Amino acid sequence: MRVDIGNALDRVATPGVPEDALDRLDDRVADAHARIEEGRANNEHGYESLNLPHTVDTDEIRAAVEPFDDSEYLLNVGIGGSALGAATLSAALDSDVEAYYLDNVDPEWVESIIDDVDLSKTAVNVVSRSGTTAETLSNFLVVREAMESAGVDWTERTWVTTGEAGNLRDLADKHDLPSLKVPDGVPGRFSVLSTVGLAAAALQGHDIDAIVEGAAAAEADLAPSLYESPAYAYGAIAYALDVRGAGINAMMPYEESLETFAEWYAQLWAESLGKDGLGQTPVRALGATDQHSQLQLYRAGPNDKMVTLVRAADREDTPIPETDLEGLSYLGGSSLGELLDAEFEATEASLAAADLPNVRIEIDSVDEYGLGELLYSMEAATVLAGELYDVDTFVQPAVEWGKKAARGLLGGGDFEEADAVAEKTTLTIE
Ligand SMILES: O=P(O)(O)OC[C@H]1O[C@H](O)[C@H](O)[C@@H](O)[C@@H]1O
Repeated sequence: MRVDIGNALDRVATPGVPEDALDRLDDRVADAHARIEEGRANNEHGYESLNLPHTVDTDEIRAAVEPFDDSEYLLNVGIGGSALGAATLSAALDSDVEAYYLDNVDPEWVESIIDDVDLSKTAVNVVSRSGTTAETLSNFLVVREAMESAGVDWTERTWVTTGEAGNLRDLADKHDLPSLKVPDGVPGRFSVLSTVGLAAAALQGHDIDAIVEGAAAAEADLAPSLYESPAYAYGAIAYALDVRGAGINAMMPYEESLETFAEWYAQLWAESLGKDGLGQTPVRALGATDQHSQLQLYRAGPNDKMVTLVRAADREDTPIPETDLEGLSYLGGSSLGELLDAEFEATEASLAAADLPNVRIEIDSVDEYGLGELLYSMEAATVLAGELYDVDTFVQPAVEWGKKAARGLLGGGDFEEADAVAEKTTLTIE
């Protein structure tokens, strides 16, 4: 993986980072790297995620999904970190097994997905690290009932991915369901390279060893200097731009297959770094599509943003047929891939010409290896940024408040947070 931070320097962009400031920041990167290595060596909560290329057992994962290898569909019932990593891999890689991610409880949408699949040919992966998430458990109950109504033995078509204890672990024990364990020290948003992300990929026939190899290559690139480690270069430059005013980071892959990657990244970056009044807001965008919508704001709106452009160096291509339409003749003989690359470079240049910071991330190709490298690198970048911000990267206390309020409203206990709902200030205009 390559990261080009040239367009984030202050001689190109405002906000931008002076080279001497980057050198000073590099001393802090060395300290942060030492802290990260210590956390990894001691298997500390969260830091342990960066050890997954060595600790994940891909044979165990393949064995767990093997009983479901007749499946034509996968229903992954999980939310947040229990969905987005696996969904990123599913979206990026082709498979004959069609995967659906039930990561919301919008009733019409859930019902439409259940209607779309043949439940007798569907494998259900119920994923919840905590085993208590209301959305996931509710969706599972709905899926289970749909299977029963369709005369499908749900216990034959379901496996569970969860922690050591909790409602879901109890359910797995009670019905003797196959189960995979979420490693204790791995928070959901850092779990794509564990059982959580890789089981769905294995069921879909992807080479999960190659994903792990790509991650291991990125791990081998971690070094005590941002100039030697692409992952740290990204984490450090995003941090340095944020503290200079680029409080928004638009993640803009130029690969349709990486659109979900931007969603995964958004959770990783937002939940890990958004605390103590700090953090940079991730925004999801897609090239070239969003050049024709959001780019106007990125280039001509307030200069409070950085744009991260992601692409693969190699991809399968489609030629653009010759045309006798005069105004379009320049396109004939070219290809869609060449057009996409031209758009990528044009956008990069157009942002730089407007003094706006942007960073280029490039992988060789969107395949198992490239994805492993990209996902691991972004996790390492996030952990590094957490050290630089000096926040507790691996917790998400702010999310809990709303969960308690919702639970209180549903009669799931006495939570003072639920009272705030009744006390809402209204000023309704009809
Ligand atoms: O895997 P689970 O325990 O069900 O959690 C699913 C998700 O929900 C929570 O609200 C957290 O904020 C996320 O970090 C987590 O990934």
